[in-house]
Amino acid sequence: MSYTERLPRNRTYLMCPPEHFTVEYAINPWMDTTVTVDAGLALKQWEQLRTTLTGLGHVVHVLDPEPGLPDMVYSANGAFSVDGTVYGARFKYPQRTAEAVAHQAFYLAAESWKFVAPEQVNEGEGDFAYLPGAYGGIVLAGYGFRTDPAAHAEAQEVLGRPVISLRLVDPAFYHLDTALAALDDRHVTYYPGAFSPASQRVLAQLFPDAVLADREDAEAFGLNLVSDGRHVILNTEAVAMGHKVREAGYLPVHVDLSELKRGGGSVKCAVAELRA
Ligand SMILES: CN(C)C(=N)NCCC[C@H](N)C(=O)O
Repeated sequence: MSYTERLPRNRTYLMCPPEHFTVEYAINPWMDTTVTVDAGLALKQWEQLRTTLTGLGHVVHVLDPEPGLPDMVYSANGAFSVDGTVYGARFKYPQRTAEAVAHQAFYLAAESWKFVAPEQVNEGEGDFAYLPGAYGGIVLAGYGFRTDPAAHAEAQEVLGRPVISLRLVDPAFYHLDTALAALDDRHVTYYPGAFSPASQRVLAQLFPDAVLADREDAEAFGLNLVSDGRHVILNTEAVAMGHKVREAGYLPVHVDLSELKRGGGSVKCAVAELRA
């Protein structure tokens, strides 16, 4: 299938500008506190990502950044929404705890959302992905480094969708969204080596037609992508991954997010999808 036959679906996203972005603590293997981040460049690259999404016709809401929360730019970690219900985040590391409060305030201010505060540790869309067209609507959920597996059961109760637990085994791919992405409502791409052998079997059973990525793709943050069903927005460095998604019939759109990679994230981490 060519990308011209694929129908994009208009999306609504939430992003947070990296106005206070630094790497001043290290909570994942990509963070190196001895390297200085170019804050100006980070902001420019973020703006480029935002205009790429709006240029494709999507709506982007902006969350106010807060001083002292350098990771707030990774807005995908702040919550997980499905059909108007929001399962709030509860961060594993204290450095990020307050971000959940800012996200909660955003949803409560809009009033139309049903916000549910979590009891279990979970990092929002970092570890949860929703596929509305697969098996009537399923949630894929990662655990092993950040999100507690107990949060998977909690999310299932809150959202009323089957949640498939997948165990992540490689610290370089500490969130589900570094190792797996939805290409559209029912197709995924993933790097098998990031998952336990049993979870690899689960993925192969559920998604026999998945686009398989390799370690190099994952290290280039090529799986940390955002797709509207036709356009696949991914990091510039992820050249080979761009070819793979094109071969699968999607249109790759590369955006340079070199500075955000220093904090351990890329396109997907910086973009939360709001599913009303
Ligand atoms: C899965 N990724 C890559 C994300 N969704 N978020 C990035 C979070 C980065 C932050 N320094 C942290 O380690 O929490």
